[in-house]
Amino acid sequence: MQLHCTRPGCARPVNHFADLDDPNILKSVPQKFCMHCGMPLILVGRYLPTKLLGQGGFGTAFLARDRYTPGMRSCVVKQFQPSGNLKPAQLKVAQDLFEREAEVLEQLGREHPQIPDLFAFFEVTDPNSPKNAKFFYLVQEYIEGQTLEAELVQNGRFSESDMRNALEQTLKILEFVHENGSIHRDIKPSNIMRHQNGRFYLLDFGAVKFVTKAVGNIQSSTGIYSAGFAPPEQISGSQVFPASDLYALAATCVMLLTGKSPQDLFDSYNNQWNWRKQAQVSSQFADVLDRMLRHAPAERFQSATEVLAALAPKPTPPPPTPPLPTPTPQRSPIISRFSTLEWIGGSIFTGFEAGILAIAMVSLLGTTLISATFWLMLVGILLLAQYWRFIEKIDLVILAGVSLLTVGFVRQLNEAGEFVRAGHPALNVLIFAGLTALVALAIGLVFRLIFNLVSRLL
Ligand SMILES: Nc1ncnc2c1ncn2[C@@H]1O[C@H](COP(=O)(O)OP(=O)(O)OP(=O)(O)O)[C@@H](O)[C@H]1O
Repeated sequence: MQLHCTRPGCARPVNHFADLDDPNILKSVPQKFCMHCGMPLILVGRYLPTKLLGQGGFGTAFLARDRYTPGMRSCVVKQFQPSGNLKPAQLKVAQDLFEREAEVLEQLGREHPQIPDLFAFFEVTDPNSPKNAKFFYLVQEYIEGQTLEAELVQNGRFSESDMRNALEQTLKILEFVHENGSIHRDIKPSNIMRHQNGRFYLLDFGAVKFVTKAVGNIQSSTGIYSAGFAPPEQISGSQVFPASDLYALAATCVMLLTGKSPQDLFDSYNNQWNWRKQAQVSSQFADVLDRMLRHAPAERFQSATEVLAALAPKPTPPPPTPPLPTPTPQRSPIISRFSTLEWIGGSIFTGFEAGILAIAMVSLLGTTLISATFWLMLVGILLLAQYWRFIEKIDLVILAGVSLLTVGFVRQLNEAGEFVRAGHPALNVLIFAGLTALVALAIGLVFRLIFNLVSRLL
């Protein structure tokens, strides 16, 4: 089995121990030492660093195995070394800070599924160092995946939709971090990881690095940042805010969208970011990122929640409401189709015509069944013609006049009308037709009255 020495600067840190391939020896061996520098390799007797994961400005990350777990769980051991030769009082401050920050990390990791769990934190004194140098270690959950920086190298620039997904997930993590009173301080592509299951994780809270740098000047955040990503207030050593993390997150996004480093995208002469032309993104998305990148923290979004709201698709205006359907008439179509005046006119016309036709039919065919049938048919046709409005208004007057003249002055058609006043057949026809018109009017009005009553009751 291979074990990696954690002493900074060890010239030959990789050690091989064949006996550790036996699980029984692996579990029971008290300690192993670096064959080159003599540094104890099994940290606090439990964690076995097997491989170097990366070396940052503040310390080193190792892939390790936890020999106290049944499956020899994989974990990440991060080592921080306080800078310089510390006086005992400074070392005490560093120890206290480290402990406090580790507690915060433990709580964040326990409560949020996308922050690696903190398994342990401890210090190791270098036995071979004349000044008894101290190293601080954090042991945390190993996330199987790739950092966004590694993805950029491997797959090239991010698409807008992929970037949005990563950004939104990271903002949700930051929302939680900020609500818990913490600030990450070191957001950048190498500190966001995409797990194989697609979830994004936020790594490497800068607060712990702060311990390594801040001894003797614990009020300042000077130096605890990554160039290009950190906002101006952090670079100048002023107070940091949730908006400081938002700035670094937006700088991360523009790097991933353009494939260029922040230094290449920031115009320091004009103090502005020039990235939009180098990425293919919607103006809404670009506007959000630009606001996160404003110089003054007060001009940025003030919280991750605000950014998430700005990213959310704007609700599309509701389609114009269609005009209300005209209510289906509750009453008889005949009543709604014809006004009272039309009813009266129609009744008079129908009665009048029925009288004229009766005279004509009786004159031509006598009082026979055939004449009655013809009469009924003709009256029916007249009624339908009015109902369908083939004849209406002035047509009624014209038709009545034409039929009166025809029947009144054609002898064969008005013989039956001679029974009232001999010698004036046209007048007889008019009187008879007028009477039938009155009867029809009376019937029509009664009919309409009944209809009105029934429709109101229904
Ligand atoms: N919890 C983790 N799970 C899996 N891999 C991790 C984890 N933490 C760190 N790594 C890997 O280790 C690498 C080194 O991490 P580390 O935090 O030491 O350095 P960095 O973030 O690249 O640099 P700096 O320390 O300057 O911020 C990361 O890039 C990542 O690939």
